[in-house]
Amino acid sequence: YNKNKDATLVRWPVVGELPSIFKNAHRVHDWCVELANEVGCTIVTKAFFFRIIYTCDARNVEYIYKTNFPNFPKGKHYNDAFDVVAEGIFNTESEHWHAQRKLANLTFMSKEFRSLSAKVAQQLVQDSLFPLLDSNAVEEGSILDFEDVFARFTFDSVSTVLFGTNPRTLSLTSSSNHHHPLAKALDNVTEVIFYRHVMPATWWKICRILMIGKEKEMIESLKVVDNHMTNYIATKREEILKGIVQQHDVLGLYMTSKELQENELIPKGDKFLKDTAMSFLFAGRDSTAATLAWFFWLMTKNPKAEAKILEELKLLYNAKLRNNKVEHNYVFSYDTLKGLVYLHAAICEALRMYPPLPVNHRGVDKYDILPDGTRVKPGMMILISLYAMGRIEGVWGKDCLEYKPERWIDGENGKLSTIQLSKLFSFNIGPRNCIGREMAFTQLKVIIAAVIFNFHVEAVEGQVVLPKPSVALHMQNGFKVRIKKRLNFN
Ligand code: HEM
Repeated sequence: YNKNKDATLVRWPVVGELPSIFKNAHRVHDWCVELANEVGCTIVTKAFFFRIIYTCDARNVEYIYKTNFPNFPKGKHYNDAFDVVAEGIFNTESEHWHAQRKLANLTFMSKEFRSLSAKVAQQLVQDSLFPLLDSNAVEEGSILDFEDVFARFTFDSVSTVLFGTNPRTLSLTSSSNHHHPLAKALDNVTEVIFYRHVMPATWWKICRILMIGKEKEMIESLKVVDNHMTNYIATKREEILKGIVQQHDVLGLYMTSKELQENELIPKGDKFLKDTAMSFLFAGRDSTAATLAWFFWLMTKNPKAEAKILEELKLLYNAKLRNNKVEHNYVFSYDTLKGLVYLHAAICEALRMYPPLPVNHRGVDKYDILPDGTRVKPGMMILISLYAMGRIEGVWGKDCLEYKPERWIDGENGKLSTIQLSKLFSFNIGPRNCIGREMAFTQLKVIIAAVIFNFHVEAVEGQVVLPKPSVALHMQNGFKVRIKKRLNFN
């Protein structure tokens, strides 16, 4: 046992590492980095009879996600905590997951869906984000919480892409829209899911039976979510019957899918559609919003990187688009942004330092040995810190805590470095990687380019911006900014 009580990790008889875990719970992600740099990349923790493996060793992670993927399902702990989307893609395994993944791939990779996701981002920037930023830029002393702005933006964009309906929570006119009942209910559900991860399973399950505490909130929030999903599905069904579906949103594509009708492994009925829609809302909203908030925070800390992005955008604007004629509030289309190297590198660098889903879970099916020699057995829980993986000195170098988009660019040919790109784990790797990656990059590039080209974002001085312990990497106190309009590219 480590007798030094100030050590990064202290092992006690019987309770094992539990006291250290409680002591560091409020700063769990940075503690994972310290563990990796000071104790080791893989730690087997032992409390009572329960064992958890914590790892951020890339060799282990590759083995778990790719090489021996079938042996590492999500696991019972995860399946229980996410029982609210029991039939959705997040919570299925083996051949049932395969069938759903195929259906999701057909949808997300379709040309229609990709063009919809780009169109929706561009439209929302023009109709909702620009008016909000403009009004803040002219109002002296006005302060915006950028984290909240992006949470609202991505709720609107993901809802439009999923259901074909824009809830307009980013609208300037109605402040009550900021607290859309579905957005609020989803926030509550995510919070309870996080709570389920940190409380002993027997405790929260008893609370669920007794309908008390956080579990009571969960039941109430789920009713709100269910009502919204029922309405979205009913409306879509009517549109399909009347033949008036105008765009290729996910719900419409699923409800008219031949694959869904013919594949026996995919559940039929509204419960599946609801769980699927809720999983996609969870997956798409918070992750993209968190990336944007951290990205702009990094921009305020790294003006040189911001200047380089602006330079790249100016070149694009002048060379291909407008020949020096500056247009008011210009939105770049995704097609024109696709090839920009520095913009892509800047986003990868933000995702490395602030992966929006910082921790991942896996269970163990059969006895196995991980590449670093760690033995695992059935029923164990493996926790993978994607946050620590992006900050290990041995992998990223001594400057690993610095924001440097240049590290993603090959110094010889000026292109994105494939070696570096293979080290980005923020979307996971292997067969169960993020299906919304392309959609996320599309939205990120359109929004970032539009904001940087037309506005300058300043962080309100004196605020402390830190990650919050939660399922998605939110900020503890939001991110307060002042907006300035750029005039003539200055
Ligand atoms: C910056 C944005 C995003 C990041 C960093 C991200 C990251 C991830 C990660 C780490 C996983 C693996 C989770 C696990 O295995 O436990 C995942 C899975 C998934 N993501 Fe994303 N995601 C992002 C955006 C999106 C968007 C916009 C969508 C679509 C609306 C989406 C849909 C999904 C789905 C459906 C899965 C489950 C895939 C499966 O289990 O086969 N994601 N994402």
